[in-house]
Amino acid sequence: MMSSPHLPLDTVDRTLPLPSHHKTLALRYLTLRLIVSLLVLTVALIIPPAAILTHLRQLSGQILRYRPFSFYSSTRAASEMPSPFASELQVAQLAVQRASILTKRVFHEKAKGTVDKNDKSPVTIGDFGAQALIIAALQHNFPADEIVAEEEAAQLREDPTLRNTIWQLVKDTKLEDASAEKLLGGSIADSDSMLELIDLGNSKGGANGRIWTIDPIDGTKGFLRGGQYAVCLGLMVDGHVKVGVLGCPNLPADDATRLTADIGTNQTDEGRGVLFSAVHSEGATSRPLTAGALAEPAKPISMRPLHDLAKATFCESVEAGHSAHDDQAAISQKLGITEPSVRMDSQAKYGSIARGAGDIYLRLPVKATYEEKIWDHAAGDLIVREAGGQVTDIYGKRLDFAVGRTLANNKGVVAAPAAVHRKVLDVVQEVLKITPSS
Ligand SMILES: Nc1ncnc2c1ncn2[C@@H]1O[C@H](COP(=O)(O)O)[C@@H](OP(=O)(O)O)[C@H]1O
Repeated sequence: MMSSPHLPLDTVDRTLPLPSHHKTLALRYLTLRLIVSLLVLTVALIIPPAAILTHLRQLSGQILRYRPFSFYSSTRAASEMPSPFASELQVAQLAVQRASILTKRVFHEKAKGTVDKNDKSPVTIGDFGAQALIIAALQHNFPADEIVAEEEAAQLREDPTLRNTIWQLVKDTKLEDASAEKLLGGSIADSDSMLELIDLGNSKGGANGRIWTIDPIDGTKGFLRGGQYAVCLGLMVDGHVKVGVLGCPNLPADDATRLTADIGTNQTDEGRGVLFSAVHSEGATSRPLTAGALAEPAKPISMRPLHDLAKATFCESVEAGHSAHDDQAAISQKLGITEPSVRMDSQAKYGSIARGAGDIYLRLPVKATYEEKIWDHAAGDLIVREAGGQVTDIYGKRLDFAVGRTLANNKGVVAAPAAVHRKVLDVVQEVLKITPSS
């Protein structure tokens, strides 16, 4: 009987002898299968199945995370799934890095040695310049996203001299790494485009969609005196902060440096500059804010475990008009803290407690009507929470970034390691005479 390709398999006569070259092929095939089976058995005996799975996950993660940039360095362990915000984090870090370079130039060229501390023009130049550079990077990479930023360009449209001064700085400020600069979209086309970019920061904020929030120079007084200030950028998705980046050019680069009063007043840049970052559910990191964009690897940071509240270092604003120093001193005393508070400007306070250089940050309201701005807190709130801290207002409510440009639903800020936050909050409420119903 002839076998036919159209016949069902079980109708083929298997008793027919095979041609000799078919026999050789069959033999080779069986030998190969035997070798493969032996190999699989050996591998299975030596390496436990879980390890094989982990290896496969690592391999797929590495392939998915591959970026053709030499400076790219993720802080997530290779065994984890790829971050859903990897490119947002990378762009945010580079944008803050580039804007920080501009602010440092402004300080050295326009502010250092300023005799009249009431002359706010260096702040204005730095604020507008840094905002333009950050928005240019966001607009290039995420053109559909909204932006809530502190500044608007109306003042520059009326002042051509100021506008030109800022434009000269903006067009000349670049990252050293050409591929990183390219990722951010390179230079802004002209000064008109710069003004348009600045005005893109006019979103009303809210609970829907992707909204970036920018404070180009937080801590303007600190910036002017060569002390602490921060370049701040956060991404909110549906009202929740997902990515936070803080460039702190005047903080010591070394995470282990304990806080002392406003470290770094008018010193050189040597050994200073930190870039703090956090992604929701992925932890917080720091790396030196060096000129080589993201050249240094990011290190995970965490708050210091506090076994004895009396040994805590607590920090607060330098400005008595921004937080109630007297109430904060009373709370510190009730907690048994003997060391004086560390006063520093800007969200550098959030970064400092997140890396364990300090422990508690209190910002108790001075004016009942003041509403904190979301750009003054978004990045810092996430960085502290991702480093093992808790951040609430004086009523114990999480900061609510979903209600517009201000934290209209909150009053004040209480940030502390999660394990002791409740105890700190109890004392805050005792001193402020807040009852659970108030
Ligand atoms: N009455 C007030 N209470 C709380 N914060 C205030 C305030 N008046 C201004 N601020 C904010 O405090 C920020 C500085 O915070 P800090 O005191 O921690 O350094 C300022 O940001 P800018 O410096 O960007 O203007 C400003 O937005």
